[in-house]
Amino acid sequence: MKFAVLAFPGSNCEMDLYDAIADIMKEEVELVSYKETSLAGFDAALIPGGFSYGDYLRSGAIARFSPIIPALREFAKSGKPVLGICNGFQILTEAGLLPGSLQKNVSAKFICQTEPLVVNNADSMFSSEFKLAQIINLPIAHGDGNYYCDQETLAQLIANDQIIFKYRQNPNGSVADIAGITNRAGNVLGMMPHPERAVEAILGSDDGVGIFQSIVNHVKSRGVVAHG
Ligand SMILES: NC(=O)CC[C@H](N)C(=O)O
Repeated sequence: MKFAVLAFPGSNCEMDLYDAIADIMKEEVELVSYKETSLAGFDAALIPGGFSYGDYLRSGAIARFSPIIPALREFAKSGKPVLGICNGFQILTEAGLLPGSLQKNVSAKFICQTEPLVVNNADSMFSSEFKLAQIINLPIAHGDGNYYCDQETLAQLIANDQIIFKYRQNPNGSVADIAGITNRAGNVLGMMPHPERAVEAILGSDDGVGIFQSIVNHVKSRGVVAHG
């Protein structure tokens, strides 16, 4: 299968993601510039962390106007997996592909540390490698990681089992301890923690592999594998 890793001006985690897919997952992967207008030939799209457009206006608010975004919308609509990590999550909310928004951490400080997460839904195409309520350890590194949505949206997220990961000790003030959510269809996941920084024991955790492996299993089980 073939992954796309999108890169925007100011992305800084695209090579970590690329290496995680190429070196650890041993799957095909290609960097795709924000200037491109097609995602044809890809089975899954990954949006990396960083500071797209310097986080000006709001994190992700300018990146959403990039040429690649209409193609990403079509890709998401087709049901293929889309994973936005950190700034990628922020871009997905700004683009309206996920509900809610990411606000300043309640501490108003940038937080960079490993956090224990609770797997809140182990049936998604991003978390099927885990067990329900399993604790996994992933690093966070953000200033704007405080997930907010209104009560009605939160009720829908809960009712539709769209909350995939929760913080065990909420580090940033996120509503309902939310660390990662999907869209209603379940094929777009946004998460603030960085699985690509936790893919080998020497990094302190390899729990991130489970997320990428879940995507690979999902795509391969459907027999939808792009080539070339
Ligand atoms: N690691 C990142 O992607 C940083 C995310 C974001 N720009 C923030 O500081 O909130």
